[in-house]
Amino acid sequence: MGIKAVVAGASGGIGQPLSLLLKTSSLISELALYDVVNTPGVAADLSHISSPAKISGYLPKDDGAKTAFKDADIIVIPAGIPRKPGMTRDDLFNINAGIVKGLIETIAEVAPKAYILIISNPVNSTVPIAAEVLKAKGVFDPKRLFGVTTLDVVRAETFVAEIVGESNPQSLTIPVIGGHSGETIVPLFSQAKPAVSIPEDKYADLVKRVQFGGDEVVKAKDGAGSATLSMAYAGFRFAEKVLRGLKGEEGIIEPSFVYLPGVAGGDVIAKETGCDFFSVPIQLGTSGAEKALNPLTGLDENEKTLLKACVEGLKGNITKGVNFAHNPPQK
Ligand SMILES: NC(=O)C1=CN([C@@H]2O[C@H](COP(=O)(O)OP(=O)(O)OC[C@H]3O[C@@H](n4cnc5c(N)ncnc54)[C@H](O)[C@@H]3O)[C@@H](O)[C@H]2O)C=CC1
Ligand SMILES: O=C([O-])CC(=O)C(=O)O
Repeated sequence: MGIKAVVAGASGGIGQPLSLLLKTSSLISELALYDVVNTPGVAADLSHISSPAKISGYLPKDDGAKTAFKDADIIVIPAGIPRKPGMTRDDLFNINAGIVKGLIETIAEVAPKAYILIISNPVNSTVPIAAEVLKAKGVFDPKRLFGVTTLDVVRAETFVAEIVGESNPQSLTIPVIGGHSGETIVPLFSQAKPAVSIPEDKYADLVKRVQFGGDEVVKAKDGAGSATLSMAYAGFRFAEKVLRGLKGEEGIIEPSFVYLPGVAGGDVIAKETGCDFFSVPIQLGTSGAEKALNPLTGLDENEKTLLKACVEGLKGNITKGVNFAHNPPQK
């Protein structure tokens, strides 16, 4: 079976390197690039790469979004504005909420079976918006909708490796749960595999660095945007895992921000946290998010405190997204 992948927001800081990585993947046979600007050029450039994926670029004119998305198997969405110093992810809501809503409406119409991976911030709200739009159109399958939180996992691997002296950060598996902004990000070092020992005097700073790693990049870029290259890596890593699961590979697990009541095993986590949307380790398989693995048993005292702060912030972000989907501001 050939796989058609789409990047929406393909000309941007994340979109371009993400499209490059997807173009090189042997799992993809067709790659469609959609953006409101520059996709013909990005597509022409990538088309010279001698990998199998057939590439095409679309702009809004001539129903470009519909043609790009039509019958896609997987759609990755990094469309929307990024932060500047001094902004929170929630400050992006007013613009990005409408962008994501519009894209999902088109997807619901022309690619209702697509696996949708949302990168656009604030993820804590844009994923609930997407779910509500898909529900309203009668095509919501919670196993196919993912908020991409992989960058938090990638950061946790990197920063923990620095502290424990592990030369290959990728050999570490560290669950990061909750949401994708500040205190809603909860790294679970106690569940690292192989086990790691974080010196007590380094724990608080390490947690903060994972939670606010995005700010570190925003500050360093000094007005020129937020993480793009590390996000492209993280988005590609997650997309490949979804595709490998679809192809029948077993044992693939990666945290993602999903609608818990719709994923096997998710109900109990939703009850315990009071949040219907939450990032937890997800077992990926031939139908997408096959199982939510419960990370809440065995949290240590520090992690219980982090979880409390996470849930307080996350609930409001989710409600804001749901409300927007039902009552978008009139233009
Ligand atoms: N989930 C995560 O871990 C992360 C999320 N992000 C988020 O990803 C988003 C994109 O970031 P960047 O690529 O740095 O921004 P960017 O501004 O470089 O690129 C965004 C692209 O989206 C396009 N776009 C705008 N409206 C569109 C529409 N209606 N349809 C299609 N394309 C549209 C723009 O033309 C632009 O090319 C931001 O919201 C950012 O906050 C960034 C890093 C990590
Ligand atoms: O910080 C930002 O705005 C972009 C982002 O989500 C991240 O780097 O984690």
